[in-house]
Amino acid sequence: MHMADLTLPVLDLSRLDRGAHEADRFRADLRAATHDVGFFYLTGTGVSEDLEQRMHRAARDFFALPLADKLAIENVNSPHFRGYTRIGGERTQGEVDWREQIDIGPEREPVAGGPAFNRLIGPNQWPAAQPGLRDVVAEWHATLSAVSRRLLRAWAQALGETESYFDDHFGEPSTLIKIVRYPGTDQPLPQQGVGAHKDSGVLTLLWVEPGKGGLQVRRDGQWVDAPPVPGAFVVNIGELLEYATGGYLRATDHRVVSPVAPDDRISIPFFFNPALDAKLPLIDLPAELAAQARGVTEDPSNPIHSLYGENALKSRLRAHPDVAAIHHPDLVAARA
Ligand SMILES: O=C(O)CCC(=O)C(=O)O
Ligand SMILES: [Fe+2]
Repeated sequence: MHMADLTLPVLDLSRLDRGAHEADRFRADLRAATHDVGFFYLTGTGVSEDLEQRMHRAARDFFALPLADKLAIENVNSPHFRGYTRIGGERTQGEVDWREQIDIGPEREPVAGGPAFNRLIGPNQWPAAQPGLRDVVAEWHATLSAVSRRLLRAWAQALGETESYFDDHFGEPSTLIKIVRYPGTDQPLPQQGVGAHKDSGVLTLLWVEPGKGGLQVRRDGQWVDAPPVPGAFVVNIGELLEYATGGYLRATDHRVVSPVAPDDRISIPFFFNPALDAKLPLIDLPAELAAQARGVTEDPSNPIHSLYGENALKSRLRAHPDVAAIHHPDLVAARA
């Protein structure tokens, strides 16, 4: 594919290493891309092809396990929404998503009491049948966390804050790695791989299996295709960054249309978000940027909370009603 045909901007992170002038221009482009579209391709991340291939292989190996091995770590075992979600086990906008996935967060001891969002804290479930998964995920986590921090420092400066703004307010990040497989379908109409949504946090770095389309991004009311670009991550911002910038930066709706059988598609979204109890203060934008802030998108069915834990809990309860019903009936009742 020709880069000029792409509907999203392409940004090269390695421009940050090419002197002060080039770094400034990168930051201005980053700001513009996330003000206008909210989605872009990121190249020059330094993530090695070798690591990408090992992560890709691990994802394929996981989904190729016998169903019983995957169900041994099903997310309904976990009050913390960790582990394997079977095909059709997840919802977006109340509709079933046609995908299977494993959700992996920070490895912690459960926390008793405190705010309800503390229930998201706890251990992961790892497949006994695939002992190598944990190490490659740890490497992926460390590498993508470093890329995320570089990007956030660039945004902070581009928004008139000190470079360490997000580092200072994030606390220990709540990361989430999803390893996802979208099975092909034979339906004549496009099927919902994952329904239209905005990500609930700050920043998402998405790795997509080479050659696999299906991701679509809403631009000016139209769905446009965002096919994978070799060596690039698809990056988007979430509701919390829109919120913290008074709508100057945009969280954008996106969805995945199912592949046509017998094809399928693997993707690995990495969500980089603040600690659950972190509250991102509103960024005091320079006047010329503040004048272009649109205000935060108001959706009564989807309130945005400035406390990240509230936002994360909202999206987990909504996406996994079965886990919610088994482990958190009190929260479900309180929200009904
Ligand atoms: O699989 C993809 O390409 C996107 C997935 C996504 O948007 C999500 O899980 O939030
Ligand atoms: Fe998403």
